[in-house]
Amino acid sequence: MEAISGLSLRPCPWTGPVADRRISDGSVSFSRVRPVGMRGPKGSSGSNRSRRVEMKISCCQSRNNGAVGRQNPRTSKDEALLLQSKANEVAPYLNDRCVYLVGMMGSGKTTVGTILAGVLAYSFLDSDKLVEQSVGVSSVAEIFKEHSEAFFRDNESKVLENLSTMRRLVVATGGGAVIRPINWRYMKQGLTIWLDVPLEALARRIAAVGTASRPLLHGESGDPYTKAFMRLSALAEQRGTAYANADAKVSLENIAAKQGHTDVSALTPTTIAIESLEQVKSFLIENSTVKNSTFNLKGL
Ligand SMILES: Nc1ncnc2c1ncn2[C@@H]1O[C@H](COP(=O)(O)OP(=O)(O)OP(=O)(O)O)[C@@H](O)[C@H]1O
Ligand SMILES: O=C(O)C1=C[C@@H](O)[C@@H](O)[C@H](O)C1
Repeated sequence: MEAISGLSLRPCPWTGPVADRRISDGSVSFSRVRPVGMRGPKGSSGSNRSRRVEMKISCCQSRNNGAVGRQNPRTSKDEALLLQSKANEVAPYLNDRCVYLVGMMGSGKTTVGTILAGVLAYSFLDSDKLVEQSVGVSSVAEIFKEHSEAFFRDNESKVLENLSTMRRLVVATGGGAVIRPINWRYMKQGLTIWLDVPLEALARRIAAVGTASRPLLHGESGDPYTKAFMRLSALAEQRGTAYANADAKVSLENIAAKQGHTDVSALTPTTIAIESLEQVKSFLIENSTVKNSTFNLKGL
């Protein structure tokens, strides 16, 4: 797994924003003091030495409170406890950095991301939804139709740039966010996890819910499974190894093999969340050995 830039495991003082105010409409207001030299909003003079910047985004504050088991009836109490204990192990070393989930459409970024946010006591955000909000259009499909894919991608990059200064967020990114190198620069301010799901499983999941909300898969004739499978295969080919830039790779095929399953559909989202934390832990250990040999790893 190639790591574009390493993360320091040394506890680092955070200067970014905190989700500091819940607002009644379900959104959260973030604020931070922008240090000198950071680019301000368009039209601002930038002359103050520091200035309070506010960004209001909708999010789902995920506190666990036993919600893991309730979210998924297939989650056993033992699995839920293991998940929480893995999160407790990893949390101090994440040091409030954001977690970005990358992967193809339907790979489970939202499902797994919500669980991770719950056990890490982070807030969950979906970058597609943030793009919709910032453009003022109700769906990604509409943005593609009314504007263009390039317009969507530009706004996606702006959203990721804004998120890159924040903390304590789990972000489900858009499936195509990985294709722009600049987005990696933003996401690498946090920890990135690739959910690697076989195309057949993705096509099955997507066929079950339809392709209407996924403009890059919509519009071809044929049965929903074949249509989704063909388009996903073409996108995967185009994207090549872009997803492999993530710090941690979570391969559903590997988890299934380890657990003696022949089909990844036997894996619960909680199992996948546990493996995600395991892979994050491995990344943090490996990275700290290479980059920071003096760091105390006893807690991991
Ligand atoms: N482990 C799993 N097993 C079976 N179905 C799953 C699993 N994880 C997610 N799903 C289902 O797959 C579909 C896609 O999941 P989800 O929305 O979490 O993916 P996503 O990566 O966020 O997708 P997109 O990028 O298109 O928004 C949903 O219907 C979800 O219920
Ligand atoms: O894989 C992709 O390119 C996309 C995935 C979705 O999450 C949306 O971001 C959009 O439909 C494009």
